[in-house]
Amino acid sequence: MSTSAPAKQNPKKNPLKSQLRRLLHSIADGPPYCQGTRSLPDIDFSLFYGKEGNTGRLNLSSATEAQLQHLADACQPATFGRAQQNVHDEAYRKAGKLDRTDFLLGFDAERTGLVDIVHEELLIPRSKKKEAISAELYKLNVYGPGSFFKAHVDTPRSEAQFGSLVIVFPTAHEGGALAIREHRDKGKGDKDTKEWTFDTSTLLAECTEPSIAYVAFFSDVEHEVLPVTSGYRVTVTYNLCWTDDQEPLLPAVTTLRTLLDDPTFLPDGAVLMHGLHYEYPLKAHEYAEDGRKALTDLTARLKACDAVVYKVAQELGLPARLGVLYETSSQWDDRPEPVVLCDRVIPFGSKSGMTIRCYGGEIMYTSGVHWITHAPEYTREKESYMAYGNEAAMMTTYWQIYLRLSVGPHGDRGGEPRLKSLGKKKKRSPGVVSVGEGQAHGETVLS
Ligand SMILES: O=C(O)CCC(=O)C(=O)O
Ligand SMILES: [Fe+2]
Repeated sequence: MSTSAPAKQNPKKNPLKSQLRRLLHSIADGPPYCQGTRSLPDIDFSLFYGKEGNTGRLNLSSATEAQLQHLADACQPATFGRAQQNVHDEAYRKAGKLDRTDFLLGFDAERTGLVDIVHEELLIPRSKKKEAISAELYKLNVYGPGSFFKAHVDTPRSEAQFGSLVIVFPTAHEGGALAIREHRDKGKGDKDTKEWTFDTSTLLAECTEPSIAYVAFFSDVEHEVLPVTSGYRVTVTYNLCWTDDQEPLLPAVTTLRTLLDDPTFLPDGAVLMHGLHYEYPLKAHEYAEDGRKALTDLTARLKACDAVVYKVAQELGLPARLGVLYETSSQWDDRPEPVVLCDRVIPFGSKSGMTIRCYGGEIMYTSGVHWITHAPEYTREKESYMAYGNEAAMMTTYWQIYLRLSVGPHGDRGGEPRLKSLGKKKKRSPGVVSVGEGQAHGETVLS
């Protein structure tokens, strides 16, 4: 065994970078799911099902193949949501379902303590409050041989819904693993895909006591049920919801609050930039005010961690604005700025500082800012857009949108940052500290 100590990092070397990394991790924390198995008393496996005239009863820990076949026959084909409609398409989803009104089950997610477990494993440290979530029984599904559900995200059935909980019963089956995938933007147009597999047939086969397997995940995370190769995979799904209007206490609030209280963290204040993690389609606007409104309206539609950063800023009283990052085609002004943040969406082709100003665009400089997420990637005029000729300006497309947070000096964090060092070092533009999965482009020019 090696006895050599690991090389010591000098924490003083770049404390700002590690502070910002802490902030980034508190924004997008942990895997988007939790899973496990749990042994249960016999009564929890009792299932009564069916419609009048065709009912059945079985124990899901000891059901025979004939009983499971009867249950499968009592089901209706499972549908899924496509363009605001429930559709049945066996190329996409092949499974049977029973609505809540057509079955009674001994198992109850709240009573068994599973909701508390999900709360601990999936949400903490995202939320501190217990009793903050509830699990609402949604459906029973039977995946017989050859059944599957292709990659999808779950349609939220209310604003309060944030996740799904799937319980898999110990009926004999092979295949039917659940794959969960997260696609993260690495910056520069690259995506990084992480995949986790929840193989229930193997997990349940390893249990010595009658047990269920559970998995809970955020509704907007892509997931897929791989084909069942033999037997019957029986599940119940629950919608996981916030139970009250109280906002969950976000770890990013705590982390950023702690940093803001620390006099060594950006003592003169600074501008922090968060590249939005998700994509949002926006039209290019011919009229300046429309282009600006498109961005202010977007603040209400931000998703997941993007909404978290915006809410954190609001909660801590830090001015926060969305902007589109543009590459400037020529040098203009007295400042060499390769990219600028503009407070509105303007037509393609209008990317020099002059034309941005003609559209009434307010330009926010990017020298000396700190990038919380990946370093800048700017909205380019892509050749493919030109194919639309003079329609291009009307096109709806995805833009590189950034959230700009203004942090005042220590003691006045809601105020204006002191940008005194900017002038001195402006030639080193763009000065950035990048802690995302992207790359550091240089040094900070602030603090
Ligand atoms: O059965 C599973 O593991 C997942 C089911 C699912 O994704 C759904 O019902 O939306
Ligand atoms: Fe799903």
